[in-house]
Amino acid sequence: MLAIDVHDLRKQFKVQKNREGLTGALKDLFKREYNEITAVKDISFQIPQGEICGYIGENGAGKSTTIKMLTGILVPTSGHIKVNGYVPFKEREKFVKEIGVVFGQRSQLWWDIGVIESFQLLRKVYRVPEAEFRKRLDELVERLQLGELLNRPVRKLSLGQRMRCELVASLLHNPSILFLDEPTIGLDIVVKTEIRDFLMKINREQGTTILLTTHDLQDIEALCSRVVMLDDGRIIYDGGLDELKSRWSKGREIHFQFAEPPQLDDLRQLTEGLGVTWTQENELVAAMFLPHAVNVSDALARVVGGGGSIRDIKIVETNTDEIVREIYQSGSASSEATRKLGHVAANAGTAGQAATGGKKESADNE
Ligand SMILES: Nc1ncnc2c1ncn2[C@@H]1O[C@H](COP(=O)(O)OP(=O)(O)OP(=O)(O)O)[C@@H](O)[C@H]1O
Repeated sequence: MLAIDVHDLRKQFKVQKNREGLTGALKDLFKREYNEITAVKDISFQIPQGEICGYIGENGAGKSTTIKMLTGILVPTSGHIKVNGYVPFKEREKFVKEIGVVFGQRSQLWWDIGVIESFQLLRKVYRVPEAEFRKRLDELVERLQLGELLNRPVRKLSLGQRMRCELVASLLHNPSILFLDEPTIGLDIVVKTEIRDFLMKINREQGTTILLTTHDLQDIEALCSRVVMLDDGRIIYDGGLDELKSRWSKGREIHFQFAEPPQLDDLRQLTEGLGVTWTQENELVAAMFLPHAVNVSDALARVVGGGGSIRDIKIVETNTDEIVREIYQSGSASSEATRKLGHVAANAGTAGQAATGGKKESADNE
C-alpha cells in the first residue's frame, strides 16, 4: 500500500471581495461578491512507504494547503487522496492514529502546563496504552535529550527545546507517516542537525514515511532522496535532488573576508583556468562563484595558498527559493515542467491501479 496517493487534487478557496468606499461597503452588506482562488491545481503524486520526500516551492505555492488536505484539516474541492489507505477528511478518528504532524510555526502543546502533562493529554487523545506510552516516551526523551525539560511549561522553553518536544508529541502514538511543515525554521545549526539526525534515525529504524515542507535546502539535502516542487498550485518537478540541483542551481558561492582590501585581478590570477568568477562584495569581502563542475577544495586551496591574509571564509548555500526562482528566470521552466509533468503523469498512471475505484470524492470548501 502506498503511504500517500494523490490524484488530480484541487483546492479552491472563496474569498470575499471588498468593494471600495462607503457605497461599496453598503453594497457588500446586501450582496457579497466573491473571488475564487485555486491554491492547488489538480496535482497527482504517489509516495511509497518509508520514503522521505521534500515538498518545496515559493511562498503561496500551495504547500500548506496540500498538507492540510493530506492531514484531513481541509476538504478537497475535487480529486482523490488516500493516506495509508484512508481518505483523510472522512475517516478522521482512525486516520489520525496513523499520522504525526508538526507545524513549525504552530504548537500542538499546551502553553502553560508542563511538557509531560501535554504528552499525557495527547496519550489520552490517541488512546495509547500507559505501558506502551512510557516505553516510547523514555526512548524519545533519551534520544532528544529532553529529560530535564519535561516538567517545565512550554512557554518557558527555547524554540529549539520546544521543537524537540513537538517532535516527541507527534510521535508518541507511533504513527507511520510524519508530516513536517518547516520543522527547523528559526533554529540554530546545532539543533537543526540534531533534528535531522533524529529524523534520519526514525526513518531508518522504523520505516517512518516523512513528507517535509521546508525553505531550507540543507534540510532537503540531509534528508530527502526525492523532491516534489510546486509552483502556483502545480507540480513542476518530481524527482531526485541531485538532478534538480545540477540542472537548476548554477553553482556555489564562497565569500572570503580579507584583512586588507583584496585585488580582484590577483584573485583571478590565482584561480586561473578553474572556470570560477570573482566579484567584490564590499571593501574587504570578495565572492568567488564556482560552477558545479569545479572542485571546491582545489579552488579553496589556491586562494588560501595565495598569501593574502584571510579573516573568514563563508560558503553561501543556495536555498530552495533561489532554485525555484532560477527555474523561472532561466525561462526553461515550461519545457522542463512539461517533461516532468509527463513523467509525473506516467507515474500516476501506474499508481492509479492501486488507487480506489472511480467515484470522485468532492466536497465544498470548509
Ligand atoms: N483559508 C484560505 N482562504 C483563502 N485563501 C487561502 C487560504 N489558505 C491559503 N490560501 C491561498 O492559497 C494560496 C496557497 O497558500 P499556501 O498557504 O498553501 O502556500 P504555501 O506554499 O504553504 O506558502 P508558504 O510557504 O508561505 O507557507 C495562497 O495564495 C494563499 O493566499
